[in-house]
Parts: sequence; structure tokens; C-alpha cells
Amino acid sequence: MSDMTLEKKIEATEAILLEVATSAAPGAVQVAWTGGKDSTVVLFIWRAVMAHGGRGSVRAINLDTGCKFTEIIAFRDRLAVEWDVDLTIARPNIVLKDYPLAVDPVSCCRELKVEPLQQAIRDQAATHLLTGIRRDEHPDRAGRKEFEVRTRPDHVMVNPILEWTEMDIWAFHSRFNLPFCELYERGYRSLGCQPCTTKPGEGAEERSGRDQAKERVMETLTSLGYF
Ligand SMILES: Nc1ncnc2c1ncn2[C@@H]1O[C@H](COP(=O)(O)OS(=O)(=O)O)[C@@H](OP(=O)(O)O)[C@H]1O
Repeated sequence: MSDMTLEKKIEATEAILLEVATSAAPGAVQVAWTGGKDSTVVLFIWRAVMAHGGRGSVRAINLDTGCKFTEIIAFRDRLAVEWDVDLTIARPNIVLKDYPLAVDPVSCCRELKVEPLQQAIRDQAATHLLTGIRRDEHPDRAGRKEFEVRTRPDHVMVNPILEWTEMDIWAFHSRFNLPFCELYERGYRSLGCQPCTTKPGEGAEERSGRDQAKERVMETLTSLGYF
């Protein structure tokens, strides 16, 4: 699979999304969209599949922890309008002022992201959640599947760009002239919450700017219902 050309990867992604479009109620499919480079590609292709089938506008869930970069929030809001995204912004039911942000990555991600995500899936009656995760970005994502049946609540997590590399993502952005958040131009390569994200050093890995304590507990977070 890793020898596939970008064209073949695009075709494979379209085939996965077409399968979702033909098997799910259009309003029950949500893109887990951060405004980041990967989920924006998924949103773009999903939008094209929906438009082609005359299925209406796309829906997306954004987990706004309250500590995202202002630049990504502004980008999200601008693109949501431009692309006519029916956007649900899910927020944690927590007062951040006294919250021990990032001290324990499992409880922080669980309370700020996993629980609001589960609530949003319930509230929106989503049956399918499309994500922007890629196999090559983290060892714990290497074995992920395109279609994952999840519980708490019941839904299918669909991962349509698992085979894509960081290079594929940017090649696609450039080919289709996709807009992207200005933080990438400033040297960020993987965007999470602000307290857990820095710029990677020269020649370092894509996610080296992400909080490494969190990187070590990715499998636990996924088992709790996270991406
Ligand atoms: N806050 C929020 N809101 C909505 N969707 C989200 C969120 N965090 C993660 N995701 C989904 O998971 C994809 C991978 O994100 P990350 O690699 O940043 O995940 S992680 O935070 O490191 O676990 C991510 O795609 P990209 O952010 O484009 O890589 C989304 O599909």
C-alpha cells in the first residue's frame, strides 16, 4: 500500500467515502474537523462526494477545548462559511481557569476532548465519524483500520486517509489549491492544543512538536474513544 501513487490513494479515499455516502443517512455523517491539514483534505473530498451525489452540505464536529490556537479557530470559522459546512462546535463542560491543563495527558484529553466528542456524537445522532488520522504519523496508528466499529456511543469511525503521508497531504493541498492555516507557514507541522504544541526542530519528525507525554499514551486515549 505504501507504494501507491497519490492518484491511487485519492481513488481509494473516494471509494471509502462513496461507500459511506451510499450506506449512511447523509445527515448522520460527521467529519471530525480541526481545521488542520489532514482533516481539511477529508472534508474537501467528502464535500465533493456529497455534491456529486446531490446529497447537500457536509456536517462536521470540531472539539474546541478552549486552548486551541486563535489562528486555527479563525481559519476554521472562515472556511466553514466558505465551504458551507454545517459545523457543530463541541466544548467541554469545564472552567479552564483553574484546570490543570496537560498535567495528566490522559485525564486532560479525556475531559477536554473525548467526553465532548462522545456527547456531540450522541447529540448529532451521528452514525459515522470521518477522521484525518494517518498510519505514518504515529506507531499506534500503524494498525488502524479504515472502518472501525465503536461503542460509547455506537458509531463507525471511518479513517479514509490512513495510507497518506504528510507529503501526499501537501501535494493534494497544492494540486487543488486548498486553503490552510497560517501556522503551517510559520513552521508548525502538526497542530494540537496550544499548551501541547510547539514547532518541531529542523529535520525532526512531523509530530515531534506535540507533547511527548501525550504521544506515549495515544493507545490509551484511542481505547477511551479518541481518534
Ligand atoms: N479537536 C478536534 N476536533 C475535531 N477533530 C479532531 C480534533 N482533534 C483530533 N481530531 C481528529 O483526529 C485527527 C488527527 O488529529 P491529531 O493527530 O491531532 O490527534 S491527536 O490530538 O494527536 O490525538 C484530526 O485531523 P487533523 O487535525 O487534520 O490531523 C481530526 O480528524
